Amino acid sequence: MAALRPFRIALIQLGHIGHDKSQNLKHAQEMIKKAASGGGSKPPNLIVLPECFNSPYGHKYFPEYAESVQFKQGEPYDVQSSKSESVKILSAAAKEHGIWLIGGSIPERDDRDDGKLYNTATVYNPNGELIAIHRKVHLFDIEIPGKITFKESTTLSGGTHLTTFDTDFARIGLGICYDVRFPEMAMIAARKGCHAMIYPGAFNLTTGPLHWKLLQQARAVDNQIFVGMCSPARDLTADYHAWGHSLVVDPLGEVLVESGHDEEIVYADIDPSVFESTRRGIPVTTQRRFDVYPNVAV
Ligand SMILES: O=C(O)CCC(=O)C(=O)O
Repeated sequence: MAALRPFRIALIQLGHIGHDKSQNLKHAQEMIKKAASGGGSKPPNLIVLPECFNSPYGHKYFPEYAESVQFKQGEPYDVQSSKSESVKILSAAAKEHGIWLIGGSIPERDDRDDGKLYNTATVYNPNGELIAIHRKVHLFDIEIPGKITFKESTTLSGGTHLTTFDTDFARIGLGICYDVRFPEMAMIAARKGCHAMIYPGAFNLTTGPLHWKLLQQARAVDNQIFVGMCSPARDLTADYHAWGHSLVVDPLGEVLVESGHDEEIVYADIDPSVFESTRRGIPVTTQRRFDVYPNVAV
C-alpha cells in the first residue's frame, strides 16, 4: 500500500468549455502545461481537471460527445490504439510533464455493453499509462422547484465500482461530484487506507453555496483524510452555471486553498504530519465500535 509522503496538488478550474471538443481539449492541454510549471513555485505531483471538461455539461450533450475508452480493470491498456481522443491527449500530457493526472471526467460510451453512457474520470501515471477509471456511481438527478432540475440518468448509467489507486506519494480514492454526498464512498476508501479523496465536480449556483465546502469538510473530518474537488470555471453563457470554488481541505477540515469562480489554477501542499497528528490527537480511527455497528469496509 502506498505510504503518505509530502506532495503538491494542482486543481485546474478550467474555463471556456464550449461546444468545440477539439478546442476544449487544446485548452485543457495548455492549462495542464501551465499547472505543471508550478505557477512560480514547486511543480505539482498531481494535477486534476474538472468534471465534464471536454463537453458542455448536460444530459443532452453526452451521447454526442461520448468516447469509447474500453478500459479493463487489472489489464494493461494500450493508449496508442485507444479510440478515445481525450485519453490519448491526457496520456501524452501526463507523460510529457511527468505528473500524475486525474483527467476530470468525460462522457464515455461502452460499446461492449449496448453503448451505455457514463460520466467517467480517467487517471494517468507519469509514464502516461491509463491506470484507473472511475464511472460516476451516483447520478445527479435532482429537482429543487424554481431553482434547478437536472437528470443525468436521462442518458447516463451509474458506475458499479468504487475506485482507489496508489501513487508514489499516497493512496487516493476517486469520486465524481454528486458522489461526494454519499459518505459511504469516502468512508470505505479511508478504511481501505486512502489518504485523500479527489472529486472532479461541478456544483451549481443553488447547491454550491449551500453544500460544496460543507460536504468536503464533512468527508475530511469524518474520515480524517484530505479532500479535494475541482470545478470548471463559472460561465454564465453556458447552459449549466458551475459554482467554481475548487477546494482542498485537510483532515482537520481546514481549507488549504480555495479558488474564486473564474478560470484559475490553485495549488495545495499536502503535509503528512497533519494527517498523522490529526489521527493521533483525535483517535476516532482506532475507537470505532464495530461490536455495535458493522465495519462497512469489509
Ligand atoms: O450535489 C450537488 O449539489 C451537485 C452535483 C452535481 O452538480 C453533479 O453531480 O454534477
